[in-house]
Amino acid sequence: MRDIAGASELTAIVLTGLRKRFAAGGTVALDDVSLEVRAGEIFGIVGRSGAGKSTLIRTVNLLERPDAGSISVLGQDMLALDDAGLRAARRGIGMVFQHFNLHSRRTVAQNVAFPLEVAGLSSAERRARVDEILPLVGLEGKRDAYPAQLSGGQKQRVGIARALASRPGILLCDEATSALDPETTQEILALIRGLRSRLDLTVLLITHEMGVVKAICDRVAVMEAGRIIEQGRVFDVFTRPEQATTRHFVSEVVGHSVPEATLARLPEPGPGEVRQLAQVIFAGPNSTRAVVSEASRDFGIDINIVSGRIDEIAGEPFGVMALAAYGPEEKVRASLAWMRRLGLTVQELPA
Ligand SMILES: Nc1ncnc2c1ncn2[C@@H]1O[C@H](COP(=O)(O)OP(=O)(O)OP(=O)(O)O)[C@@H](O)[C@H]1O
Repeated sequence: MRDIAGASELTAIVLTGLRKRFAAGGTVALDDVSLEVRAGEIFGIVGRSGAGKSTLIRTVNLLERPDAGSISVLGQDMLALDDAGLRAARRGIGMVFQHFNLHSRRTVAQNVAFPLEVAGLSSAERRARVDEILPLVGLEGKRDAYPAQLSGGQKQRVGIARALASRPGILLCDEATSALDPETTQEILALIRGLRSRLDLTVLLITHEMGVVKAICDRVAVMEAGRIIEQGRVFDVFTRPEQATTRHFVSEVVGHSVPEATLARLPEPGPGEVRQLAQVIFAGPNSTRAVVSEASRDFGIDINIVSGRIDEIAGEPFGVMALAAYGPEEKVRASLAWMRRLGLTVQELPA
């Protein structure tokens, strides 16, 4: 597991040893999950359907109570709170949902004001708060519209405004963009990122899309079968994924497939030789080494560069290259092992 040191008094959410099973003998939804989210960061939890993401994020505001473990949010022990304390704590934790969960018979302004009404704010206070928040989500012209008159992206803007109405320090996003098209997804992610800075928010989000993580998160945890199997800075997880599941998620975004037509044009291996395709991710201190020429010289093999491009995460560049190595099998293997020792991520692809 990667280094998660550096977590300090600036930690906004601390989950420790969380366990949850929905029924005796049933699936373990959370299996000893511990996680720290630092103040001001956007932390993503990614995993396949059923991995336990929803259960986990819902423990933060106790929509789901764990069977064991502890939950601290902004220094408060959530499991020690009485009902009134929990209601107050929840006002400090906004939540955005995949399907927006808007009241269809309430206007935009009324939807946004709803949690304030529940919290007992006067109508003048509610109006002031709605006036303050709608421009932040770009909906100042829509206050009297009904949800049915809005696009998906606009509906989610209402959902975000409602989540922020009680001026929370924490924003939980439960697959907030999964019901949106790719362009609208990018707009909503940019909005969340902007609000994080403007309002000093800490954001915890769950998603099954690594693209969301790449676009917006500072750190990420990968969940599988109720456990966190890997976590770290997004750049590190993308460029040096440690677990097979993580590599799979990363490859969805970084992309490693070699087009059939390109494959068909590659030379066949000579007698006694193999052809091994591999994706190599270059990042870190060895990323500028002449790896391909060094490998072919030192191992006496031939390397064809099939494709290559430079990508970036939060302004940090990394290279992704597909190559075809030709030579005696043990030399090809040794060259790929050498690249791994240099700290490059090498994934063998089917030829
Ligand atoms: N209310 C519930 N009652 C019984 N089992 C549940 C309940 N909620 C979740 N589970 C089970 O717990 C496990 C984790 O589910 P969870 O919804 O947290 O996963 P997820 O990663 O969020 O997946 P998805 O994206 O499909 O929601 C699954 O096996 C699920 O069937």
